[in-house]
Amino acid sequence: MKNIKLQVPGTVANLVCGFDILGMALNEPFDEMEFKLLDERKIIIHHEDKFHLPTEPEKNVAGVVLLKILEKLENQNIGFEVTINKKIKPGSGLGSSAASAAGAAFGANELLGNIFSKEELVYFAMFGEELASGSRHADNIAPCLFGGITLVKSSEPMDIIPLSSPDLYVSAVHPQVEVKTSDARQILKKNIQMKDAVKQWGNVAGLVAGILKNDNQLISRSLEDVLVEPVRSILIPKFDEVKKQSLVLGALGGGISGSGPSIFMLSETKEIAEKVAENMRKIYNEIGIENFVYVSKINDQGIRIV
Ligand SMILES: Nc1ncnc2c1ncn2[C@@H]1O[C@H](COP(=O)(O)OP(=O)(O)O)[C@@H](O)[C@H]1O
Ligand SMILES: N[C@@H](CCOP(=O)(O)O)C(=O)O
Repeated sequence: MKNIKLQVPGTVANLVCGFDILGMALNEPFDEMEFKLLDERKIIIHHEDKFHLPTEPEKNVAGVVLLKILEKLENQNIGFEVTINKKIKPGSGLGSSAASAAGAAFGANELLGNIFSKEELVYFAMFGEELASGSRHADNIAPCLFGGITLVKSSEPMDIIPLSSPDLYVSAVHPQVEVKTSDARQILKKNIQMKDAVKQWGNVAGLVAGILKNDNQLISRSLEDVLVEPVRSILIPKFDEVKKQSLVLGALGGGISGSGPSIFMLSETKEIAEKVAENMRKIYNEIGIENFVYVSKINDQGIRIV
């Protein structure tokens, strides 16, 4: 019986201005997943973590992805047994659901002898995101599978552009307040003004150019979101303070990670990133909100077989 073990990274979706299209893989936090190939059409899911996630395949993000893969492989007597040790807290805004979705697609593909392309894996994994949030967005899944920073130019048809993996440090704080991705999508404005759209696509283009040219000052100037952040940041206590103080400490910029409540900042050096993270921790400790902070380099590889 074949088996495989994976380390599946957390991800920062949106990268401030690129709602639903930009994302970045992290070295920390990550989930662990172990897969066994079965010789009957069955999906078995175990959780070794403390999050009490459903293990019925149709209610678990990893399960729905594996069901989709089985549907594609009609008439084959195979199945998958998956053990998930989740370290990326669900609802954190650090791509917890995407890690299970992308990890499931990747793990199954490895056991099947790599019969699917990475784009096909993104397609399968999007069904997991749909279960978690009601929307088939791929901005967490793509960097999880490709590594580095990715652009989802389109998901229908699938057009994913891996950009690069800048030599930058990420500080992230996860304050323990719950923001469900599905709720954080419900509150977004349905219509936007042309002047805001112009500002936003200027920022997205500037950010992509800055990443490709390794121009950190351009990255810094482009990390601005006039559409989503003003609405969602209200759900995150101390958001403005964390951002302002991080910039004073020397960070290039940052904002809400995914749909929140986590906040991330990019910095050029480990020293600055650590100071920023320490300050994030201090801000939440002062108001008695439990929090977790991470300092990580951008993960250039994505999912790793261990
Ligand atoms: N394997 C899984 N991993 C993470 N979340 C899962 C999983 N299976 C089901 N879920 C559900 O998905 C939701 C978490 O998704 P989401 O709010 O998008 O979190 P995140 O922002 O961390 O990705 C929760 O309601 C959780 O119960
Ligand atoms: N583009 C999505 C990303 C959600 O990321 P998550 O890590 O919060 O699941 C959105 O902003 O809704």
